[in-house]
Amino acid sequence: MEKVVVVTGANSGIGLALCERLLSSDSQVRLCLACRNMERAEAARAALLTSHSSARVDLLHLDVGSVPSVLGAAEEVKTRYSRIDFLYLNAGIMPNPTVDIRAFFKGLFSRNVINMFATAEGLLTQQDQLNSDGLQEVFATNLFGHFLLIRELEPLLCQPGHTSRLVWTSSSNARRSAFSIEDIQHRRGKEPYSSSKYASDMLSLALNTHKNKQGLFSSVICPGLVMTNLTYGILPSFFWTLIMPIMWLIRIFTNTFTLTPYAGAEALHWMFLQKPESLDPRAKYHSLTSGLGTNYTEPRIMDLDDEMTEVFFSKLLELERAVRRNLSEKTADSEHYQQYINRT
Ligand SMILES: NC(=O)C1=CN([C@@H]2O[C@H](COP(=O)(O)OP(=O)(O)OC[C@H]3O[C@@H](n4cnc5c(N)ncnc54)[C@H](OP(=O)(O)O)[C@@H]3O)[C@@H](O)[C@H]2O)C=CC1
Ligand SMILES: CC(C)=CCC[C@@H](C)[C@H]1CC[C@H]2C3=C(CC[C@]12C)[C@@]1(C)CCC(=O)[C@@H](C)[C@@H]1CC3
Repeated sequence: MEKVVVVTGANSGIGLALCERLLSSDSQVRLCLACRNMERAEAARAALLTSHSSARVDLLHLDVGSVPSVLGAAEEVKTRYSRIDFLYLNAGIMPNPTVDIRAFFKGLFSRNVINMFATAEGLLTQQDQLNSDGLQEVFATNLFGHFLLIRELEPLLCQPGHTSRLVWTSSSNARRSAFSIEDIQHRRGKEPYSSSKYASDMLSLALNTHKNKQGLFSSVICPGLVMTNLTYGILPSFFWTLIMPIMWLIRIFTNTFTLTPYAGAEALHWMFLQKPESLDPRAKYHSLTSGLGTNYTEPRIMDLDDEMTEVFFSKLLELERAVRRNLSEKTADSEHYQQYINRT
C-alpha cells in the first residue's frame, strides 16, 4: 500500500538526503516535499527523479514560519491526501549565529571537549527577530509552525485503525537551561535555537501523552553535526574549507560528527523502519557514525520534566487560540476595509 510521507524543509541538507534514502528503500513511498521556495523545491524534485524516475514526488508550498502559509498548506494537504503515514518536521533555521571563540579554545583544553564538539554547549548564540505574525522567528519556524501544521492535519493524522507518525529533527544542542517556561518564544535570551529544539523535545513527549490513543506517535532525532547550509552559515566559508580536514579527523574520535547529509539522515530513515510501539517517547534517537564510517542509530534519554511539558503544551494551545483570533480579526478588518472601499 502507498505510504504518504510529508517532509518539511525537504529541498536541501538532511531533509533532501532523507527523501533520497526513502525512495531508495521503499518503492511504495509517495513523497510530498513541503518547501518555502518553489524553485529550490523543483530542483530537489528533479534531482530525486533523476535517480528514481518512476517515483511519486509531490511539491507543496509551505513557509512553516508564517501562520497564513501553514493554514493554506494544510488545506491543500487535506484536499490531496486521505491520510498521512509520516510527517517529518525537519525545516529549521539558526539565524545570525555567533561562535564564542574564547569559550571554544577554553573548551578545547578542558575535560569537556568531546561534549563541546557534540553539543556546542556554551559556544553558540543567535540573534532572533519578530516575524510578520508577531512571533519570534526561530520559535515560529522550528516549533510553532510545525505545531500548527500538526493541529490542522489532525483529521489525517488521527484516524481510527491507522497509525501515523511524527518525526522531529531536534538537536543535541537542545538544552533545558536555554528554555524558560515564562518565555517560551525565547524573546529575552540569546539561544533561541537551543530553546526551540528543547521545546520540540517536550512537545513530542506531550503529543505522545495526548495522541497515542488516537493512533498518532511522535519521535525526536538528532542528526549529529552535518555540513549543510545551516552549518555553513555559522562560520565564513574560507574558515570551513580550512578546518575541513580537522573535522574529518575529529570524526574518528567522536561518533556525533556524521558530517554528510546522508549519514545525518540515518536516524530519520531508521525511524521509518521501526514499529512505534518499540520506541521510547522519552528518548532522542541519534544518528551516529563510527570511526570506521559505519552509520547507526542510538537512543539517549532526554532531560524532560513531565510537569513543565504539560504546562508548555497548554501554553502552545493558548498561543494557537490567540494566533487564530488575531488572524480572524485581521481578516474581518480587511473585509471591513474592502466594504468601505466598495462603498466609496
Ligand atoms: N546541520 C546540522 O548539523 C544539524 C541540523 N539540525 C536540524 O536539521 C534540520 C535540517 O537542517 P539542515 O539540513 O542542517 O539545514 P538546511 O539549511 O540545509 O535545511 C533546512 C531546510 O529547512 C528549510 N526551511 C527553513 N526555514 C523554512 C521555512 N520558514 N519554511 C519552510 N522551510 C524552511 C530550508 O529551506 P530553504 O532552502 O528555503 O532555506 C531547508 O530546506 C533543521 O531543523 C536543523 O535545525 C539539527 C542538528 C544538527
Ligand atoms: C575550529 C574547529 C575545529 C571547529 C569549529 C567549532 C564550531 C564551529 C563547531 C564545534 C561544535 C559544532 C556544533 C554545531 C555547529 C558548529 C560547531 C559549534 C551545531 C550547533 C550545529 C547545529 C546543531 O544542531 C548541533 C547538533 C551542532 C553541535 C555541534
